[in-house]
Amino acid sequence: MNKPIAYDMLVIGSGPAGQKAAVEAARSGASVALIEKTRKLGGACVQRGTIPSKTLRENALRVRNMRMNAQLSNFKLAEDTELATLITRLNNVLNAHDEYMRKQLERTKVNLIHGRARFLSPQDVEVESVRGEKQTYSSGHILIATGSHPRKPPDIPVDHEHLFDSDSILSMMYLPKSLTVLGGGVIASEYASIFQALGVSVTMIDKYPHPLGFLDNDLTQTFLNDFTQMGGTWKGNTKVTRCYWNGMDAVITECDNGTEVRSEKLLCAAGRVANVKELEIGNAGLELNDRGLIDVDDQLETQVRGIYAAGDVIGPPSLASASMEQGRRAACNSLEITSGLVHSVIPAGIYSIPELSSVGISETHAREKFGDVFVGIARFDEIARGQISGALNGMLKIVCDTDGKTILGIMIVGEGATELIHIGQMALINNSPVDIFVETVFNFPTLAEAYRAAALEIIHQRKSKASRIKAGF
Ligand SMILES: Cc1cc2nc3c(=O)[nH]c(=O)nc-3n(C[C@H](O)[C@H](O)[C@H](O)COP(=O)(O)OP(=O)(O)OC[C@H]3O[C@@H](n4cnc5c(N)ncnc54)[C@H](O)[C@@H]3O)c2cc1C
Ligand SMILES: NC(=O)c1ccc[n+]([C@@H]2O[C@H](COP(=O)([O-])OP(=O)(O)OC[C@H]3O[C@@H](n4cnc5c(N)ncnc54)[C@H](O)[C@@H]3O)[C@@H](O)[C@H]2O)c1
Repeated sequence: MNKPIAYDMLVIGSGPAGQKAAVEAARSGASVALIEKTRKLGGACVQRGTIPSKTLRENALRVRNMRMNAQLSNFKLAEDTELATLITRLNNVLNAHDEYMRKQLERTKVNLIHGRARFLSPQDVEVESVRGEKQTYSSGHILIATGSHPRKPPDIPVDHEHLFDSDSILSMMYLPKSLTVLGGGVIASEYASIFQALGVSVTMIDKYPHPLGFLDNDLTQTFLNDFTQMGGTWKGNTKVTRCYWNGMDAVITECDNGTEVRSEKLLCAAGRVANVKELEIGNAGLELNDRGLIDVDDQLETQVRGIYAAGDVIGPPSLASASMEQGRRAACNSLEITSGLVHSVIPAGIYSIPELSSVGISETHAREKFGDVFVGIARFDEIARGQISGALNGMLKIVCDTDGKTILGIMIVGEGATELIHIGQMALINNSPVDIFVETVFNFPTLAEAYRAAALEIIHQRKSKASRIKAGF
């Protein structure tokens, strides 16, 4: 082992978790090294996930809106549209992000080390550069923030030419005429609806009956209705038995019910796996749990003292938003910096078309847990802004406890859902009664008015329940 270079803190991985951790630690005056194996910073979030997919989505929305405005234009994307033309702004977005992150690291004096990290011991990490040079770094405070990569089911021969995963899907040269999407999770639903909105004929296949099974039924149903209305096909309760490129013109997907789907390309979105193999965590005395993830306690410390983990390597919710906060908190906990209170109420935002978002618990879950809960629904077509913008199929649902006051959850489907949800999140966090949405004046016309409409419905239900009880019914 070469002579180790010591730091107060070592952070492995420059995704949302690692980046925020390194900056937070350095701001407290600690000497920090951030180790990243790829040339670009930002991890899956910036390079292959969140930002690229949302950039394509913006153009898909434009295309869809132009098609919907048939009276104004008879819009159709040209055949063989190059995918690159639909994400022209992506390079600008990525370069701007990369520059911002590099400047922030420079400003906070975080030492950026490019190379692949592996543990030699609980305090020593060896980094191998692309040129094969090796250097050891040591610290009593180490954060593992190495993220995750797409799971490759053994029977799905992803070749990145005909069969893609979420890391490679945007490297397709042309927009295909048809696409099979394996999976009904978040990545599958986002990409399936984005490509369908762009005019690609998409078939989604999953063993579960509905996509996005963790969401409220009304949200899932609206997603499915919109997807099929755009021309997409959903094949639920279906297992894939074989999948291959036929060597000529199609990817063939054979299903357990005897059906076969032919498509020009295929996207496999069958979950993600933690990036831990290269780390050789056994040398640090760490082992993976049975889901292949690193276990942490409520301080984000692993079973080995001084080694923390944050982001996708520790598992759900596996979101960029949560990873950033976990990274910051892990750095603070490790260096014994007071980090303040952070609320555990985390919203989910799914950037499918239509957009879906929820915070708290779903109606089904609330009914199972609390029984006769109150539910208020406001449809965007009943709201002035919904009529004006044409966002007619949106909906906002508030679920309240059996007292008709305590908010348990909020679910929104429709454009702006991922922004609108934060109003409800604030009310939920502050334990505000549902009445706050009626007692507060919002801008008009806005979709936020849906909060008021849904809350009014609950207040009416509450009053009629009280009258029924008073009358002895
Ligand atoms: C298609 C897609 C869309 C998504 N959309 C959203 C969204 O809209 N909203 C949202 O909140 N989340 C979204 N996510 C999830 C989000 O991207 C992840 O939760 C987040 O990136 C996890 O952050 P992380 O810091 O844990 O890891 P990552 O972002 O995966 O970063 C880990 C970094 O560690 C580096 N690394 C790995 N091993 C080593 C090693 N041995 N040595 C050195 N470096 C190493 C990697 O190169 C990488 O840069 C999306 C994900 C995908 C795939
Ligand atoms: N907007 C967002 O917040 C956002 C966007 C994208 C991804 N993410 C994160 O990324 C993570 C991974 O997402 P994901 O969608 O890949 O995983 P997932 O685990 O959510 O969904 C995987 C789906 O694939 C199905 N599946 C597995 N093997 C299959 C097979 N052989 N054939 C057909 N279907 C199969 C499963 O039944 C499951 O429904 C999620 O945890 C999510 O939090 C978040």
